[in-house]
Amino acid sequence: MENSMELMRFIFSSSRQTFILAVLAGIGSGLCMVGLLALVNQALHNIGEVTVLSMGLFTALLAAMVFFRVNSTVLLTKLSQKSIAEMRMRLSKKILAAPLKVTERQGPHKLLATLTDDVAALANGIMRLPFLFINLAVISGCLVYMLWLSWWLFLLALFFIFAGIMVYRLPESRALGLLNEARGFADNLYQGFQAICSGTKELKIHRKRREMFFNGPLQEAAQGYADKTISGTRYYSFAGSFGLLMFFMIIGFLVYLFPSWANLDAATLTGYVMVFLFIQGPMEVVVSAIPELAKTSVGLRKIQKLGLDLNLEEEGKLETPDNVQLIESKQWQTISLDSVIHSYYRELEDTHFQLGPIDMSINRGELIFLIGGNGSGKTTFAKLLLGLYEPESGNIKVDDVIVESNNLESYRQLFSVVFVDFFLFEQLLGFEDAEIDALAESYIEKLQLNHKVKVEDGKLSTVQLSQGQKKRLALLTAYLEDRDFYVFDEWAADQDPLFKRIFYTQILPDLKAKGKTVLVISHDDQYFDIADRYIKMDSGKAELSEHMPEIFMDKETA
Ligand SMILES: Nc1ncnc2c1ncn2[C@@H]1O[C@H](COP(=O)(O)OP(=O)(O)OP(=O)(O)O)[C@@H](O)[C@H]1O
Repeated sequence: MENSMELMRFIFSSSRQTFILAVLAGIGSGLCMVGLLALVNQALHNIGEVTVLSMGLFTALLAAMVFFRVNSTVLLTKLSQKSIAEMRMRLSKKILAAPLKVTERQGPHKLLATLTDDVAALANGIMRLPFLFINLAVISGCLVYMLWLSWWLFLLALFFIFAGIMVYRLPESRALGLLNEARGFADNLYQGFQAICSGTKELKIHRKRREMFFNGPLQEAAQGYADKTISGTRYYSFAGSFGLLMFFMIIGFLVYLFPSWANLDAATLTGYVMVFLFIQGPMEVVVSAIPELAKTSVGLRKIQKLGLDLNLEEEGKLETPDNVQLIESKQWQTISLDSVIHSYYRELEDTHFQLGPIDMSINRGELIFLIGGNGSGKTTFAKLLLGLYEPESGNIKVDDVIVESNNLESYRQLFSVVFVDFFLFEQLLGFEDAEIDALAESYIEKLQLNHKVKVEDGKLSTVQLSQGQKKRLALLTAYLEDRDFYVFDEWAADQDPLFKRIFYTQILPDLKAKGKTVLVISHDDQYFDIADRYIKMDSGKAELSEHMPEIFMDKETA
């Protein structure tokens, strides 16, 4: 019950008026249906005495029932679809608004499982609600009719129905637990799917690896999901069938035993039998909706566990206009880090990596190389500098302004970055310039891709390119952004020697000549001499120097 309450609160918040109207229409249709039942029962007992009035009433109720039913369904479907669409948008925004550290810790497979499985479960539950309401209205109407026929029989029937519901609830909690366990397998399943998509080549080339992959965690997750869902549904179906059994038991009592015990008139008896036969359909809809609603609540809880509470309006926090003012000025001279620390901790592996404490200042217009061994903390440093990770302690300052949550968004707008694991959007997003096509084409020529890629209406003609070519397109986006500060994370690693040379001897000096500040993470020591300064990273400790680190000088002179 509390599951459906949560769900209803969610829909209710989307549009109160429509919701009330739709529920009223549902109740209207239920009442009409019961009126029709009463008329039929009356007609059955007065065969040959049918009046024009009762026929007119029958037709009017029929028309009203269709009218209410159609309107209730349409209104509730509109409402539920609107809340599903809103929820999808809201969740996507929440994921982007959450701290990078949080989303990285969850991993893409968990986010994907939520965006697909949990959202689908929620959507399914929401879509069932209209029918649930209409059928609940029919059941309520039937109860009213039974009360009108005979109050003591009604109390008896009510007792049986409540007893049925209580018995039904016993296996329900077990079933919900099983569905929860099933959902637990979905994360592993999506991890497997992700491996299939990203590791297609590696799996195709090695039969044994592929077999072990399929027979291992993927099979386990797929089977586990199926087994738990089957067991959970079995409990529900057992409970549901028990409910049906109760109905037929009541009908059996009414038909075989009651007439001899109690002095029941025929109209009341047939009225009850008709209602009990009729009510089964709506009851089944309501009962079968319960496991779906349970899955919905499992989904809701999963979404909330990810820290993505759907009722919080946090996603707007980063977009308030006040924030965009603070560090907008292009007049900054220095970005400094004061005792900045960031650490990773992986509970499962019990490993710990700490970057910092870092104290350093980067001046506007400098070309700085960030160098160091694999895993020394270069990318982590870049994410901190870019404001993608918030420092655990210490702070980042732009001149005298401390970067905090209320100006973080505007701070990030100072930077353009190409990461090692960059993502290339086909559409050149975020540009309002009408001349963007021509500008992009000119840069494409500079990047020697004009024979491969065209730009039309701000869209790249293709992104099906080699890794090195794709990286050049990522650089194109950075060029177009025309920000103050450029960060390149091993950008040249996939470039041919000729273009690598162009990058270090033309592109980087060009950016510097334009007054841009550039941080280059690089292992290409033959070009280190073009830098103004160097940050050497070693096991999370950073050292800023005007001189090339000795290890590379030795190599050059050797
Ligand atoms: N998302 C993460 N969660 C936990 N630990 C991480 C995460 N990203 C990096 N690390 C750890 O932090 C350390 C620094 O990683 P980082 O990516 O900053 O190194 P890097 O100097 O850029 O290395 P490379 O030259 O190989 O790119 C590594 O030991 C790594 O295992």
